[in-house]
Amino acid sequence: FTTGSSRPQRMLKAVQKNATKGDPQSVISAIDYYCRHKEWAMNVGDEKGLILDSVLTEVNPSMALELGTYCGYSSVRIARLLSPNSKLITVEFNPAFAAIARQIIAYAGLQDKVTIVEGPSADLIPKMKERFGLKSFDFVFLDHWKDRYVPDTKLLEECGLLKKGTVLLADNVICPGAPEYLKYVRNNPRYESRYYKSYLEYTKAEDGLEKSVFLG
Ligand SMILES: Nc1ncnc2c1ncn2[C@@H]1O[C@H](Cn2cc(CNC(=O)c3cc([N+](=O)[O-])cc(O)c3O)nn2)[C@@H](O)[C@H]1O
Ligand SMILES: [Mg+2]
Repeated sequence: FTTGSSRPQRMLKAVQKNATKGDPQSVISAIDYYCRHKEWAMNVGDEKGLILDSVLTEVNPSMALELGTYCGYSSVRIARLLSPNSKLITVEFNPAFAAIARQIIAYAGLQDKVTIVEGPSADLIPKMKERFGLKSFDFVFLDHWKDRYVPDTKLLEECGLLKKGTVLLADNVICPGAPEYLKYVRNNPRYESRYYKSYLEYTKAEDGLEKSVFLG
C-alpha cells in the first residue's frame, strides 16, 4: 500500500521485496538498485560506499560513530565490516527516519552491532561517554547537516571522544559541499587530511569523502 508513503518507507519496501533477510550485501544492493533506477535518495551510495568500505577495513574500529543515520544504508555498510565485539552508534534526529533505519538494519541482521540514538547530534555527543561507558571513538562517519560538521567535530574534541589516530570520514565535502569543514580540517595541525574524489550518489556529479586523522 504505497500511496501516502514516504521515500524511506518505499526504500524499506524495496529491501523487504528484493533483499535476503540476514544478508547485508543484498540489503545494500537492493537500496542501490532502487535509488539508481526508481527514486534517488541521499545514501552515501555504491561508489563512495567502496571508499567507505576500504577506509573502514583499514581502521578496523572497535567503536564507530555515525552522524546522520537517515535510512541506515551506511549503518549497514559500516556494521557489516565490524569485527565481532565492535559496535556502531548512529545518531538520527528524525524519529520517522530512525524507525525505518531500525527495520533496515534488523533486516540485514545487524541489530546487535548497531545502536541508533535519536536526537540532535549537538545534544547527544556530550552524553556519549556516560550513556555508553566508552572512552573514545576510533572512527566517525559524518553525513548529517553539512553546517554541523565543524561544530560537531569541535564538540567531539572537547568531549574527549577523539584519540590519537581516530579517523573522521566526511561525506559530501564537494556536493552539497562542506567548505567550512574542509577549511577546518585542512588548516589544522591536529589533523592529517586527504580527499577521496568520487561521485555524488547515483549521479555523474563530482563529490568526494574527506578522511582526517586526529593527531591528538
Ligand atoms: N544535527 C543532526 N543530528 C542528528 N541527525 C541529523 C542532524 N542533521 C541531520 N540529521 C539527520 O540526517 C539525516 C539525513 N540528512 C542528512 C542531511 C544532510 N545531508 C544531505 O543533505 C545530503 C544531501 C545530498 N544531496 O542533496 O545531494 C547528498 C547527500 O549525500 C547528503 O548527505 N539532511 N538530512 C536526516 O534524517 C536528518 O534528520
Ligand atoms: Mg551524504
